[in-house]
Amino acid sequence: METPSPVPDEAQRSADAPHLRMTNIHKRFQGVQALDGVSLLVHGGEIHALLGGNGAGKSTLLNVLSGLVIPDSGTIELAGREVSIGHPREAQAFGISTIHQELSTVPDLTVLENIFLGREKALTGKGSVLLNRRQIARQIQDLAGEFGITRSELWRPVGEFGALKKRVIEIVKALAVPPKILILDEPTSGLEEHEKTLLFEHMRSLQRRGVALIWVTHHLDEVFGLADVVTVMRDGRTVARTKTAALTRRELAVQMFGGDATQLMESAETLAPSRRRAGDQLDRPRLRAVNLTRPGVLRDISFDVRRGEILGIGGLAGAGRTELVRALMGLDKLSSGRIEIDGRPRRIAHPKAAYKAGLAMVPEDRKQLGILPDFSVAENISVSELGPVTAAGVLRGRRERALADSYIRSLGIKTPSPAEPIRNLSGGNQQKAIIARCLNTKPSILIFDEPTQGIDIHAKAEVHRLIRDVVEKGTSVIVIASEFSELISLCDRVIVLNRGALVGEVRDIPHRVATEGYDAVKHAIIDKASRADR
Ligand SMILES: Nc1ncnc2c1ncn2[C@@H]1O[C@H](COP(=O)(O)OP(=O)(O)OP(=O)(O)O)[C@@H](O)[C@H]1O
Repeated sequence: METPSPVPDEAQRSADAPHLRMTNIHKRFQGVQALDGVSLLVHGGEIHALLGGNGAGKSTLLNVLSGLVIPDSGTIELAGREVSIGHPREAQAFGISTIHQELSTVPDLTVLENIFLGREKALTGKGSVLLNRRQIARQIQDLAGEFGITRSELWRPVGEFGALKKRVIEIVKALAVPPKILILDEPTSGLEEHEKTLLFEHMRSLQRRGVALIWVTHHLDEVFGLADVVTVMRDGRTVARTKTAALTRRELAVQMFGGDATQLMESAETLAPSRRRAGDQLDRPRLRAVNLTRPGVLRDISFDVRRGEILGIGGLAGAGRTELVRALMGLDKLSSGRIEIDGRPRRIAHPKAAYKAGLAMVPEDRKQLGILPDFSVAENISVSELGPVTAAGVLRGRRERALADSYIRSLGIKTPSPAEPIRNLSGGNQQKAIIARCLNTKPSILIFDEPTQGIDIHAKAEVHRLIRDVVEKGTSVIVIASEFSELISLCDRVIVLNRGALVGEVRDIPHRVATEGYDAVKHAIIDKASRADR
C-alpha cells in the first residue's frame, strides 16, 4: 500500500487502468453491516451514477473514498495502484474532491476562507494564506460569479447565508481546484433549475477533461440525461453495474427496490393529485394570513389555506418561501400582519405558540432544526406527541416503541432498531423519521419545507401517500418544493412568491393538469415566479 505522497504519477499509470477500482469493501458500524463486499469501478471521463434506496450504503462507500471512514477490509486502487486513504487530507492529495450531501462548510469562516481551507498551495502554488487571499479571490471570482456569488460575498462569513447558498459555495469549492475524481453526493438538493443546469454543464466539462465523476442522486430522470454508467447498491452490496443507455427507468427501479416496491411508485406517478372534495368544508379557511410583513423579506402577504387542502408555495430561491413559513411558525418576527386559525386571531411569537395553535413543520434544514441527534429514532418520532422523553415511564416507552414501529414499517425507515441513535441513520432515513414525527402530531395545519429532499423515489411515493391520507382526514397541508413537478403532483393550489411578495396563484391544479396538460401548469407557475418586473 502507498501513502498519498507523492500523487500517483502519470508516467506510472497503465494507460487503460481505471481511475478508481474499489474491491470487496466491507464496513460494519455497531450492529449494522453498512458495506458488505461492495465493488465500484470508474473510468476517467466518465459520469458514473451511484444509486440505491435510503440506507443502501452509498454515503458510507463514498466516505471510505474520501478518507472519512476507514473500511474493515477491501482494496482501493487509483489509476492501477493500490492506496490507503486514512484521512480527508490524503484523499485531497490524491485529487479526490467531494461535494457532500450534508453541508460541510465552516460557518465562521468567510466564503473565500472556506474555498481555500487546506488548499492554499493547490490554489496559489504557495503556502501563505495571508499573502494570497486577494490572488485566490481574483482566481475564483469568475467561477463564483457564474454560481451567483458576488465579489463582496466572497469576504462574508458563510454563516450569514442560507442552506441553498451554502450548497453553491460547496460546489464552487469543489470545482476551484479541478480534481481527478469528483464525488457528488446529492449535489442538486434544493438547487433551482438554472443552478442545476449550470452544475450539470460543469460536470460535463470536467468529464471532457478526463475527470472521473461519481454522482449520487435520487433523481432518476437526471441520471438518464447525464450518466454514462450506473452502479446500483442495495443493502450494502453492489447489485448491478450497467451502461445507462442499456437501461430503462423501470429496470433501474427494480434493481434498487425489487419488483413489488416499484408498483407503488408507478401508481403514485400516475395518480392524479388528491380528489378529496369534502363539500363545503373545503371552502372554510383553516388558516388565514393577512398582510404579513417583515421588512426586506416579506411584503404584505395575504392568503388562506382551507380544510382538506394541499397548498403549495412556489417561487425561486430568495423569493421568501421559507421565510414565510418560518414566520407562520413563530421562528421569525413579523413587523405587521395577523394570523387567524379557524377564524380566531392568534399571536404566534414562538414555535411553542405555533404548536399550540395546531401548526407543525418539517423544516428544510433537518440538521439545524429537525433531529435531536443524541436521541433514539423512536424518541425523535414521538417527542412531539408524548412530551419530554426524560419523564418516560413504562407505558410511554411501550407506546413510543409501537408508534415508532408503525412508522418505521410504513415509511421503510432503515434502522437496526427504534432505539438506535438517529445520528447513525443515513440522511434520507433521518428525513423520513422527521416526517413521521410531524405526521404523528396530527396537527390541523402541517407545513413541509422541501419534504422529500434526499429521500429515495420509493419513500417519496410513500410520503406523498401519507400526506394525502392526513389531508383526507381534514388536515390542511402547506408544501414548499423547489421541484415544480412535486408541487404539481401534490398540490390543489399553488401561490407564487417573487422577491418577498405574493405575485399570483394557480388554482385547481388537478383539473388544469387534466385539461391543459402538465407543461402548461408548470409554465404558469414559472412565469409568475420568474417575472423580473416586481
Ligand atoms: N456512523 C454510523 N453508525 C451506525 N450506523 C451507520 C453509521 N453510518 C451509517 N450507518 C448505517 O449504514 C447504513 C448505510 O448508510 P448510508 O448513509 O451509507 O446510506 P445511503 O445509501 O447513503 O442512504 P441515503 O440515500 O439515505 O443517504 C445505514 O443503515 C445507516 O444507518
